[in-house]
Amino acid sequence: MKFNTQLIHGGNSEDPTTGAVSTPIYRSSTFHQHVLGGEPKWEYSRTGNPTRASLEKLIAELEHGAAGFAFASGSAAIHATFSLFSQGDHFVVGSDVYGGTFRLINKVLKRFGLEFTVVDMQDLEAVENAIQDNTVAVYFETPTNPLLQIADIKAIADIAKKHGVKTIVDNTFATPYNQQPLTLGADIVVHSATKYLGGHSDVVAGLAVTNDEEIAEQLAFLQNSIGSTLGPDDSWLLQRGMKTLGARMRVHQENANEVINFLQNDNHIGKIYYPGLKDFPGHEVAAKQMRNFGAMISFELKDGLDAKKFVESLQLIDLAESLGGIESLIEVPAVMTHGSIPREIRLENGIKDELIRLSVGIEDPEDIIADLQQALKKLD
Ligand SMILES: Cc1ncc(COP(=O)(O)O)c(C=O)c1O
Ligand SMILES: N[C@@H](CCSC[C@H](N)C(=O)O)C(=O)O
Repeated sequence: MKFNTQLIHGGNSEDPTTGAVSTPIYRSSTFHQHVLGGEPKWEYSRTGNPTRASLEKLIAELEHGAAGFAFASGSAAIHATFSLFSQGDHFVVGSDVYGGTFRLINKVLKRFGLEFTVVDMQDLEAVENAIQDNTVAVYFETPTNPLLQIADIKAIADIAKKHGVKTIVDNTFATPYNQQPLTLGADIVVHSATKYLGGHSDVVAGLAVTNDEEIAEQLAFLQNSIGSTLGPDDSWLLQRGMKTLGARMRVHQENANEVINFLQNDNHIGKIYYPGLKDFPGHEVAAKQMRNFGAMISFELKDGLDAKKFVESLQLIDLAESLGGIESLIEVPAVMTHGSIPREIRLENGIKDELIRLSVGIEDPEDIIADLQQALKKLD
């Protein structure tokens, strides 16, 4: 089955009891057991729920994994994934990661004895040099949030394998439509499904997928033990959103191409961060490992122009945290999504105070561009 067909017919596409073509919402905390001490398929909804199972089967299929796991948020999926490891284990982690992941690592996981070395994942030599005797995994995003940096998944997974280390990729920005890390050698993929997968800014959810049966068994255990599972209503809503992922991504991409063209030709705009640009550092790797470059664009205004005035002047594009929804969203990472990273570290990693991040939606592109244009004019 090809990708778009899988989106629609994947998971449990037909309910076994009624034949319903849309997976029913099994809103039941527990399930009747016919035999005492038997091994019922369903026992308790934290352990397993048929609606959630359909979603989990679908994401496993889309990412070419053996098993998928749905969580109450992307952060919960990342937390459960790091919980596979133990005190004293060391990780090589990308320098540009979502601010909440930085916070989870520094304020939570370090307290439990996990150790981290932060590395620019674009530098393969630095990645290999950072691997120590106690390194257990390499963790990174590609494209990254918010600088859209590209890491070579296959090259990093090859280095990791050589050292007996696992590769974990946050595939939120690309989605399985544009990139499938497990097919490039990664062991685990995580998602903030709150973003493109859900696609409508109406659900907070996370997913983890692995192609390794042993990791799958451990993740199932951790999902049940930690208990940060996705409820049946949100599981249904997420799977409903995912059915149109391919259709949405095509429009997101067309619109992003038009917006990039506009930004490149507007004299208020300074540096643009977008892997689709031929002179962007990660362009060639992105072209090799991604179907297309996606619809996340970061940029700076020319020196002296007021980023705050610009984002507050927009009338159609929402000034809001999050991304990947049908509506265009804009934000200033230093103040919003990456505010939990101390300023000096943020600046060191290249996230300037004035950096603007735009998630291009699927509105008519003329309207998105007209809004950008009118807000930029206010800076004259
Ligand atoms: C790349 C990335 N990973 C993980 C997360 C965490 O996801 P969630 O907000 O669903 O917890 C986010 C955003 O929140 C993100 O942008
Ligand atoms: N205030 C939230 C930040 C949410 S950021 C959401 C998303 N990852 C994005 O990058 O837009 C927090 O403190 O967690």
